[in-house]
Amino acid sequence: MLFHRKLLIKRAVYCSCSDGLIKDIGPASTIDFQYAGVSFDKVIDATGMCVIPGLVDAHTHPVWAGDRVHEFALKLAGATYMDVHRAGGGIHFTVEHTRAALASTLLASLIGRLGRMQRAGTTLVECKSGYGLELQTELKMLEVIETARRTLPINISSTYCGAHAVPKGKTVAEATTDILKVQLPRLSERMLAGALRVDNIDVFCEQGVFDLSSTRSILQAGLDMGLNINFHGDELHPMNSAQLGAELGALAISHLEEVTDEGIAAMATAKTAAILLPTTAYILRLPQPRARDMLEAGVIVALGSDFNPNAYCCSMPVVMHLACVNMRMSMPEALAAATINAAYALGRSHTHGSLEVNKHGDLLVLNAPRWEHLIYQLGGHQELIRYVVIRGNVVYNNDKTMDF
Ligand SMILES: N=CN[C@@H](CCC(=O)O)C(=O)O
Ligand SMILES: [Zn+2]
Repeated sequence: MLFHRKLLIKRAVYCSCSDGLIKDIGPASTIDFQYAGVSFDKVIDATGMCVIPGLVDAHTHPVWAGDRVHEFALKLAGATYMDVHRAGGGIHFTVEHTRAALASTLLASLIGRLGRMQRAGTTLVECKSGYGLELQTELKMLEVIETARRTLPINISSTYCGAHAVPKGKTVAEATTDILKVQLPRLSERMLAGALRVDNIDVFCEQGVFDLSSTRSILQAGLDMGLNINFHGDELHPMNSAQLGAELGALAISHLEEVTDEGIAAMATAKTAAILLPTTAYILRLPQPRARDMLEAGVIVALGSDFNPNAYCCSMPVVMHLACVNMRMSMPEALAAATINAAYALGRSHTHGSLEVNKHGDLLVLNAPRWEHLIYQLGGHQELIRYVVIRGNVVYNNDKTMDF
């Protein structure tokens, strides 16, 4: 009897038609023998190639209008991130342009950016709001993310980041009250009505932005609404963000360039993941996050591109390369950080981040004899990623001679 199934990657994996989950995985001999004579919608012969899990990008800011290429020049000339921010640029510049932009314009640019990420191997991506800093624009951004989540194949974890900066004309206390009394209640209504799905809450906990006590109250309010805590901490100054996150049961904290030993120990005990962002330290010439100390202390280390107008990078292979060279991670550590650990940081490690039976059929077929080429070849992913597969569907085919 002939069975009809969705996708067989010869020598590796087979995904089911009905739900796009991995139904079988194993050595070439077993898979080839077991499914000989079975009919599939698509068959990929991966002989001589590598099959790895789809990459997971645990930290991005992909919804915004107005680039900041002019600020890149200022920073190259010596201005710091906070010099630009205090002068009314940085996040404030982007807020001004994003408030003025139509949702349709934001959606079109988001689709383009997510397409670039997908072609670079990302199959699950965290997407933040945070360039509105008031109810209307924060909701506009979250709705744009929601539309992308419902219509594109790429998996999205959505994050409310209304505390990304203190809006011009407001104090920290006023901004915190607006978030607690205006933005979060409205967000909760929209979520309960089924109009929006939001997974995480984020705050930029930093000197001159949100202090520890306002960060605590915003994160706690998000937690009470059922959101996962996943926030920016200890980036430019040691703020005891790591200890706060561990105490609140945060799923993840990002940046951590300035984390202390106590913070590292607290995160290891609480199983709070560290999302390290090699592009930020590289572009801003910051001290590198202490990946080795974290790994040795048993912290779950994940990676993110930090795609935003300050760090314009859509490529997790480049991020893994920087993590290996600048943060001294090994290539297997970087791959784990960009797959299963990043999925953990997003609360998705039971369904994403590794090739296992009953997980999502999200994977990459690499045109290389060893998977390490994806990290070793700096900026070379365009030549290496042959197929990107999400839920058993080929969403990107880099073989110009074949038509899927
Ligand atoms: N540090 C705060 N937020 C972003 C930068 C956002 C921006 O500059 O627009 C980050 O993660 O690097
Ligand atoms: Zn960020």
